[in-house]
Amino acid sequence: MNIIKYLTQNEAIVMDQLLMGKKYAFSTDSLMELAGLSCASAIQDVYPSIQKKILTICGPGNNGGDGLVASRHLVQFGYDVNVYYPKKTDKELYHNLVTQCKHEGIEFLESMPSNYQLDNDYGLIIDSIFGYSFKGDIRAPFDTIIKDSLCIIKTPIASIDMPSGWDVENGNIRNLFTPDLLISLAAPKLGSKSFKGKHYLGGRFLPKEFLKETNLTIPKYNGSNQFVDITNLQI
Ligand SMILES: NC(=O)C1=CN([C@@H]2O[C@H](COP(=O)(O)OP(=O)(O)OC[C@H]3O[C@@H](n4cnc5c(N)ncnc54)[C@H](O)[C@@H]3O)[C@@H](O)[C@H]2O)[C@@H](O)CC1
Ligand SMILES: [K+]
Repeated sequence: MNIIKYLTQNEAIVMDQLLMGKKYAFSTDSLMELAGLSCASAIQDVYPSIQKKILTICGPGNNGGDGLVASRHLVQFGYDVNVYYPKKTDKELYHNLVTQCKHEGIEFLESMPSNYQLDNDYGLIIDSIFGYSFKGDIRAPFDTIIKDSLCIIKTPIASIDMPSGWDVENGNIRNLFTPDLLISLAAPKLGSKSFKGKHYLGGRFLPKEFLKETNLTIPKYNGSNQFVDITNLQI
């Protein structure tokens, strides 16, 4: 039985709006905190010891915010994390996340490291560039980051919610990189159906009534885990 429901782009957007509306009353900050914590926990589960640094590449939206939160938690878990955040969003939430990261000692890079540096100085790249709202051709500066770096390097990549640049519903139609690990949030998106690598689900925050109302089925999380491995659950 396929117990996983894959979301269209519109379903993902509508579900988020419902969660943050009057009825379910979540805030972006609280969902992002849980999403980011689940990503850090999943990464810790898959890569329990990384000798080199981690680089988180953040995009301008909430996917980038998840990356900032995950970075902060990963430092708490003992990892050494750098962040590259080329298009910073001028909103209080993002200013606060950057401040929080800086107080963890996270270094914010001024420019994208070379591919040589990515392969030699970093043990993992976290791709938090685009999530479910990505559409159209990839615009600068993320086009070169994705095509000239992420598609070339050998260092493993962990993507948050969607591999950046993949079509949210049709997958890797641009023939871009395939991450080593994908952490889908709340529920996987249709475009991840063709992904064959390690696939975790995070974002353990959907209320029971919400699942009933939306007819959404998600796998069972064990104990207090913030993630569930869904690699072998997909059809
Ligand atoms: N309920 C959930 O599932 C939650 C989702 N969250 C995260 O929020 C994400 C969605 O966030 P957003 O709606 O802010 O959107 P995204 O973070 O997916 O991306 C939107 C940003 O990317 C830009 N963009 C879109 N297409 C582009 C292109 N072709 N070239 C260049 N830039 C482009 C947009 O202008 C916008 O600034 C999810 O994927 C997930 O990571 C969490 O933060 C909270 C809870
Ligand atoms: K991503």
